[in-house]
Amino acid sequence: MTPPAPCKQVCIVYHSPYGHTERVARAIADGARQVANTQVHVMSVEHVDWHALDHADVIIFGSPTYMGSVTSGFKLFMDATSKRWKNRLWVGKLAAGFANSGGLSGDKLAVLQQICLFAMQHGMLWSGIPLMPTGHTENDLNRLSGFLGLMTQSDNAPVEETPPQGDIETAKWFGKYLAELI
Ligand SMILES: Cc1cc2nc3c(=O)[nH]c(=O)nc-3n(C[C@H](O)[C@H](O)[C@H](O)COP(=O)(O)O)c2cc1C
Repeated sequence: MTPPAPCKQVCIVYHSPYGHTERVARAIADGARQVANTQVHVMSVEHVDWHALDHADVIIFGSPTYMGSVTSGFKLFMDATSKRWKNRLWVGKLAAGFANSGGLSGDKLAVLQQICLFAMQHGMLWSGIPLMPTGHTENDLNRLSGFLGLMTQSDNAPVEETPPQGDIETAKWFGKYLAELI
């Protein structure tokens, strides 16, 4: 009898001072959990599960956009991975990114580019989001037309209200897609 296939490990690591990026992270996790034989670990950069990251098949990195960049909290996490970079621990793992901002553009692309470059430094394999926009309303999938990674936008309002449903559904789609890819 062949032994059961090992569980696929999905890690999502994010920074979220006000909770909107965390809501996106949890929607990505919900999507990934739809795929059979998948274990999902969701963690803030303030409570990193390094063991889970080191054993992940895919790591999905997310940050709010601050001054057209990742937050200082997310950058601290990036810098804290330098020993893993030196020891080439994450080479060959799948990587993907998501960025939230207040503005419709908000310069999220710069955040995704930073995260992608960070993943390349680690020798990871980058996946974008190959989902065609269904339109540009708040209920549409990929309404912000990001392809390097997942783009979401939140207003200055409670987490239950924003980002809008289309962004949350896009996040679920992305999580499921990545879990199926590994
Ligand atoms: C210091 C600071 C800088 C920000 N810079 C930008 C920015 O450059 N572009 C933008 O669209 N939103 C900007 N915002 C809005 C944040 O991106 C937005 O509030 C954040 O994504 C919400 O995520 P969170 O609830 O997970 O913290 C900024 C907010 C703060 C506090």
